[in-house]
Amino acid sequence: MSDLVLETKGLTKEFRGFVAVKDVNLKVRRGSIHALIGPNGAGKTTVFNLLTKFLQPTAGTVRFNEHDISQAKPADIARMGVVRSFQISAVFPHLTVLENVRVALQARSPKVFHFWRSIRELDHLDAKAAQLVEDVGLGPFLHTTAVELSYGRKRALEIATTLALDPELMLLDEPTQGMGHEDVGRIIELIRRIRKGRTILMVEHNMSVVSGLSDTITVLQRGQILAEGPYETVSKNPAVIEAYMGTEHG
Ligand SMILES: Nc1ncnc2c1ncn2[C@@H]1O[C@H](COP(=O)(O)OP(=O)(O)OP(=O)(O)O)[C@@H](O)[C@H]1O
Repeated sequence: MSDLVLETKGLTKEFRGFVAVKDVNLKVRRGSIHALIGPNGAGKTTVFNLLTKFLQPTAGTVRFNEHDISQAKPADIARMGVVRSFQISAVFPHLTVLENVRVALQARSPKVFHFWRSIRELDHLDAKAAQLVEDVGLGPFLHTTAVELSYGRKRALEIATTLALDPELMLLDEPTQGMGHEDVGRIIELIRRIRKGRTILMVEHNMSVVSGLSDTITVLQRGQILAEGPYETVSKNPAVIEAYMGTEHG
């Protein structure tokens, strides 16, 4: 199997003449934590949307495990193992933590339609669901309804429901956005725990999160790759420093 789990070539997206993403050649190594960073408007979200097929590229290709997924539909690629955290972040507020994860696990099972099934029939999923809840550090909140969780713990629950789909490549969209210091620490720990056996690609603004977790960082600026490499090199790159100067993330 190739060392690369995801590779884009010449990925380009134009919005009525405005080039938001231009000729991006991204290589994501299997098993790595890869961060996509850049100033506001650099094109990070657009790249994520292109990878998860919410947007179709104007030009270029996306390959996942050497399969061309450029023309695939969002549901197809989710089934192939590329899952974005917010895609299923519809956490049901009045279900408990355990019930939320169980519903996500149920959605993964091959039988297509089960909403009419009785809750009791889903009990066999409890053990697996409880394990996932434990994995994201929500063990003590198993029977707490989602609405009662702190913001950071809600994000952890979201991640548990994403993990229920057993993604090979997990795309995390600003996993620590809007979080206080304590929750940020918990999410860093959580990402470390769940990386085992999978690849993580994340958009993240918090540089302590990026530096603490990432094996590789790709810096985007005006839709193009400005720099790439480990934090130590990228953070010393004069072009990167300049790109961040005077921005709120500087
Ligand atoms: N649907 C759209 N139509 C027109 N322009 C768009 C569209 N989506 C994004 N853009 C433009 O493309 C550029 C890149 O936007 P994008 O949201 O990908 O940046 P970003 O790096 O994610 O920024 P941020 O850090 O602020 O979220 C921006 O100039 C934005 O205005």
